Amino acid sequence: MHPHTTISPELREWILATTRAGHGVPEVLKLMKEHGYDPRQSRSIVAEVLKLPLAALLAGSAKGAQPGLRTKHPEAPEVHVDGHAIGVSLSVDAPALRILENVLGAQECDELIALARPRLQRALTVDSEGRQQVDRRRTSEGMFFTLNEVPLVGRIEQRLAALLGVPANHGEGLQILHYLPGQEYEPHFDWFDPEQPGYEAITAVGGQRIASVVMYLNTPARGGGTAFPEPGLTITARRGTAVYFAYEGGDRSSLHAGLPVLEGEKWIATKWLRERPYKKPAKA
Ligand SMILES: O=C(O)CCC(=O)C(=O)O
Ligand SMILES: [Fe+2]
Repeated sequence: MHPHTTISPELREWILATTRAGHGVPEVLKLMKEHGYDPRQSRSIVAEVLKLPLAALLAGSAKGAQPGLRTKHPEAPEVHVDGHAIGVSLSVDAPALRILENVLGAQECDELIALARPRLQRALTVDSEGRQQVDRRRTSEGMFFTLNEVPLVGRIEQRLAALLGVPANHGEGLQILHYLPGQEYEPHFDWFDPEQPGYEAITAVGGQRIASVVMYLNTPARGGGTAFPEPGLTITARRGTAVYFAYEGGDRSSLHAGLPVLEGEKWIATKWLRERPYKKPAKA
């Protein structure tokens, strides 16, 4: 049990507004310290307001690491970037999540599918040692584009950078996944676990992941939504729509799953963002 702290409405609103504006938890804690708050008390307050486990805040403050960038959450009702009016049709605080409408045009979705189709392979995940591995939790097929590999990919990367206020070079290469009936992606976190032995290696370049954007390239006939069990939310996969969610390492509210496709197929493009510029390590 930790002691109950009373948090003033002004402080609560300031913490929410500061993180919405793209400042990370380490920065919020630093500002609070400068204003005379006791660091331990600040951590409990921030954890409570953002509904994060205390452990998530401790992970971020370890080893005097330089605070990295954080994404700015797109604000309702809509954001204009790159000639697109991107609608924000749902906002959730824990996890920090937005449903984004019209992120991609129909033709862009079709082009991404056509470019990816001949390059599909059984999808891989990063294991605890930082190696790419076939993962039985993810039964789909996938491929990665390199950063700015073709003009269409570069344009989408620039659009997301403008939308989220984080430069495109913080992104991992765009990943395309293809699911057939029965295929799914079981519940998981996108952040890397600081407790795992491979954490240092995985985050040596680019640091921790800070946010994910899952863009739906088609509308599966049935099933294939993205579920967030903590808020009890299922996003419908619809062509051109995306779900954006942001997290700190250790944020358990960001648990999510690609639900099984029941009929038809499902295509998505996923962009993971890092707190620092990311370059794919050279192959050994
Ligand atoms: O397929 C989905 O809906 C979710 C995909 C996902 O979680 C990911 O690519 O990290
Ligand atoms: Fe994921």
